[in-house]
Amino acid sequence: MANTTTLARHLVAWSGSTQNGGAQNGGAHLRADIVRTILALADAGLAIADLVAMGPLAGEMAAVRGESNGDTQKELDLRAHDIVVDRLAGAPVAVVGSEESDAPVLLNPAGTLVVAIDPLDGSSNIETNVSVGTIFSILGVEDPTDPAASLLQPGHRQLAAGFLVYGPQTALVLTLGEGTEIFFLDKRPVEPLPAVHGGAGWASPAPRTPKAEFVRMTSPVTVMAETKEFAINASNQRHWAPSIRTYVDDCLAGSDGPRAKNYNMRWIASLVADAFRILRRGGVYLYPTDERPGYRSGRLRLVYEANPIALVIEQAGGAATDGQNRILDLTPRHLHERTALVFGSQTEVRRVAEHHTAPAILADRAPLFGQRGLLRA
Ligand SMILES: O=P(O)(O)OC[C@H]1O[C@](O)(COP(=O)(O)O)[C@@H](O)[C@@H]1O
Ligand SMILES: [Mg+2]
Ligand SMILES: [Mg+2]
Repeated sequence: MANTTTLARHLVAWSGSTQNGGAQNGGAHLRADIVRTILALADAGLAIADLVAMGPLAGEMAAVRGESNGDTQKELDLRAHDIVVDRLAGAPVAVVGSEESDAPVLLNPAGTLVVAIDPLDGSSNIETNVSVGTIFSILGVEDPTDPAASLLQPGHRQLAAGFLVYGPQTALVLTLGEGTEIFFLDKRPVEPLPAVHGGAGWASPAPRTPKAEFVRMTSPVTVMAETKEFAINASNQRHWAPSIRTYVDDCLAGSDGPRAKNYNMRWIASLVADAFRILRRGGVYLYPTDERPGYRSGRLRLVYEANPIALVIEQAGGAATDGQNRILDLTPRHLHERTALVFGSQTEVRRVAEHHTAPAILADRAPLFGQRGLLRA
């Protein structure tokens, strides 16, 4: 198949390439460090995928173990965090900023990179056999005397970003700033098993040790500009700002409403799975701010959720905002900062922003909504 290659081969080719279109991925040494870091993250992903695939056989992975930064921590969150830190300790990484650790984890003082990570995204789904994943962002160390500060660079300075999905297919979505690629985990035996046909029927040959490598089967991914599919947790409707309510109302009105087309809705409650679907067939994802205590700045984390997803989506031709502003232009104030997040097909992301900025749309639907409707607290 055209364009088929392994992750390792793809990365080696990229690191040796002279035409390097990715803005900040300058020197050969830095690119080699990025390659080693991505391979370490892929290795961590293999171990986490195995744990996820075992379900309850791996132990009580959904058991609540504590709380970190306002979110519940489950056993699998902590195990995934430990696996990631363990694998990155062997990579040129100075600091890891993880959802599961209040403070950045210091690794290699001479490391040229920092990694921001959500080790296990979609924790609420662990016991339900729904896809979960790992989201990562790779940035350069700006000041070696304070590498943790480099985690707070705006998202457009990411050198690479991506996420793993542990689902029916285990997949790695990756951008090096030159488009977005999807790699699937290949665990087929190294050599094809010969079919042995005996007189009494099919005889099974002895199993071979499976390989485990990520393989790209497709060309770079493109997010369709137009879509008829939106994703939002509708149970929060009464807490939304008017701009979000009117946007969703318009979608729900279908061909009878101002959008003049029927929409479908999907909500997996697993950012990685929703993002993967949008990469494959378009759509728009919304997690706005809302009026609930703890959600006035949104739910998702800017540094290790919104930024890497935004880079992946933009590099695939889509858009990502906090409802109004480009995610990648926001400067994080702290590691665990939350943000509203709207991403996916260009037309819909733009439309959400119009609902926020065009009072005429609101006035048209419900005069009482007036000028409210801020997406970002
Ligand atoms: O349960 P809610 O409010 O719908 O939120 C779902 C969202 O929260 C998240 O689970 C947050 O990620 P974590 O599981 O890493 O905390 C997203 O994956 C998902 O999109
Ligand atoms: Mg998450
Ligand atoms: Mg998480």
